[in-house]
Amino acid sequence: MELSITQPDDWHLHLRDGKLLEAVVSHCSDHFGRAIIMPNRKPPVTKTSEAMAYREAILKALPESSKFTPLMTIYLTDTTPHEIKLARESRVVFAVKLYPAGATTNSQHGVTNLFRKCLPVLEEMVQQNMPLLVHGEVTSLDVDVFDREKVFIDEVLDPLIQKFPRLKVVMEHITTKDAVKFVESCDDGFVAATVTPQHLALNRNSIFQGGL
Ligand SMILES: NC(=O)N[C@@H](CC(=O)O)C(=O)O
Repeated sequence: MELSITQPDDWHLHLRDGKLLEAVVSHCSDHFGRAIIMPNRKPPVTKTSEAMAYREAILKALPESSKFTPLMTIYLTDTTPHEIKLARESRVVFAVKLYPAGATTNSQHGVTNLFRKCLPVLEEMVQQNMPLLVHGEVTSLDVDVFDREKVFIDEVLDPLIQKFPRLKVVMEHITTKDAVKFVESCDDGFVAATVTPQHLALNRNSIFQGGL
């Protein structure tokens, strides 16, 4: 099978900021037309106003002739429903990202309990047709590191979709058959996933490289 893409988009891009942003962004814009920009900067991009300022910094760092379009996201934390309205009105914020607290880089401001803390925001996201991008792993120490995605699906994602069947959800950088099966089992048009090569290439052996 051959797949031709006239110009690809990047659905999961970390640009960070400062010198790193300046060094990386032109490599992205050489290849991609648009990219979903991850908000886990330090400090995280939690507000629409911050996403707009971040977007300006990205545009400024681009080569002059570039037509690259950054599609901004905001980081779910103590986000209010009003912030979701602002995000929708801005026309530059396209999604909200859920990082379970402690799961990955700069996730310390992430969500500790989605169902206890975020229901009004999630309701507003359904109203505004604002997608939720999900870093899908639990962080409990009693869950095997290779089961984190599956347990997240069982304990968080499945109940979330039962509660909000019209919420658009994207599982980011999935790495398990369980995640693929889960996406396939959901209603068409509501739950999708991205796959990133680097998350697939790092396997059990990578953890032990260089010795224990
Ligand atoms: N291991 C990673 O890929 N980490 C990402 C966060 C993420 O997208 O999960 C990062 O920001 O460094």
